[in-house]
Amino acid sequence: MTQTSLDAAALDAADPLAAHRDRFVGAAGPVVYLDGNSLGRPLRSTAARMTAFVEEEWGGRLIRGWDERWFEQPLTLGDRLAEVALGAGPGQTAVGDSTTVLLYKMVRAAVAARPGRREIVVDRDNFPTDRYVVEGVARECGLTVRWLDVDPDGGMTTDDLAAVLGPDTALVVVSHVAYKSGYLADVAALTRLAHDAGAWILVDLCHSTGAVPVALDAWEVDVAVGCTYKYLNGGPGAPAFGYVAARHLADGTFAQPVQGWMGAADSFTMGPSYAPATGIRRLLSGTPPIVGMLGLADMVELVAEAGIEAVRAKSVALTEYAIALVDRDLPDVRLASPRDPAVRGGHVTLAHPRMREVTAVLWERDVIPDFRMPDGLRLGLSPLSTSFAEVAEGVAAIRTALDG
Ligand SMILES: Cc1ncc(COP(=O)(O)O)c(C=O)c1O
Ligand SMILES: Nc1c(O)cccc1C(=O)C[C@H](N)C(=O)O
Repeated sequence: MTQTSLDAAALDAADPLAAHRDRFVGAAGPVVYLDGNSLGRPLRSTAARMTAFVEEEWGGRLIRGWDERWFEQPLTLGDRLAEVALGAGPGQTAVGDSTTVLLYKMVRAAVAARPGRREIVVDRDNFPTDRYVVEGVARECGLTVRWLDVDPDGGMTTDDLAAVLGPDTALVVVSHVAYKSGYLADVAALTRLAHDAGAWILVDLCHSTGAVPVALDAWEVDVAVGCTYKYLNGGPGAPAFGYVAARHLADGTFAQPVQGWMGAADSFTMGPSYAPATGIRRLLSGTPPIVGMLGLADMVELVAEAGIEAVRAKSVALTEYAIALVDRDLPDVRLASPRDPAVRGGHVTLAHPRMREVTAVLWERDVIPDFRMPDGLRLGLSPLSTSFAEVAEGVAAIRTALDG
């Protein structure tokens, strides 16, 4: 980057998405928020939508709401999310549960679909919940976890995966964007490798959905999950989403273990035993969290309006800017994320032995990054709500804290 391109005000003035920032609560300051990949800011429209929901839809329609809209809402919102941000056709995505619970359902379903195969591949740097679920299912089903060591400042490459795949592999579990390093995995290539070995792939999209374009259908991914409280701004505890490829729904291979009435063939027949619904409804278990879908629905429409490619362009510009400032002002800090934007998602991690204490100091000063073990300060740059000025203030605050 040239010197002039390090001018935050000029970059904000030239940002075609800058006007969207006004739509978020608090984006005008004073908090410098650099943790949108743990919890996105709320949209202003969400407050009005929540009030209207309580007064009109819930308060007015009462139980009729289920017949009128809520029963289908996990699937209609899933379809819209799929269209806007997942590169997936209709009928394959449902909203509900937490990411962790959906991971459990997906891992169980995937290993059941590959009978006789004994191994689940997952990398040691994947998010804890992914690793813990895999460990739990392996124990429950008498399988083995094949742990993959990957570059901690990167993530799972095709070479890493090719080295461990074999006739015993049932499933590969990978994050599209690694939660610590921000490494952006080549999911299309990893999927081809897994399929060549006869395995399924499960992709965790928590850190990419809403910031990085995803093409689940084109990549031929088998199953995927993701959360909606990061770049989809659904709010704390907003429900996750799950995707199951149409081919696995059509041939009935997909069977998840939490058999509940909302995923049954006819919920209101209330019959003596469970028969799964056809299609993606079979991913559901109990009553879906309709209230939790309100904020997310607003943000999906904003991503549609902005366009996911434009969102990605801003995301790349923000992370490039952060790295350029780090190179100039923080020579004592190690970039623990890929330098190449083609293999980097929406966040950047900076390593230094004092980052835990630096993060605590920054939080006291209303500058909010995240700390991730062992020594990483993570800048999560939410493309529609983060300004270049915030990035500049954040990096300057790190310098001050390190010097203090
Ligand atoms: C990659 C990844 N998977 C899963 C989760 C979380 O799962 P849950 O939404 O169930 O807390 C996170 C972050 O919280 C994450 O970064
Ligand atoms: N999901 C979170 C939560 O419920 C509380 C605090 C933080 C989080 C996070 O999102 C952590 C995040 N997935 C991460 O990558 O670190």
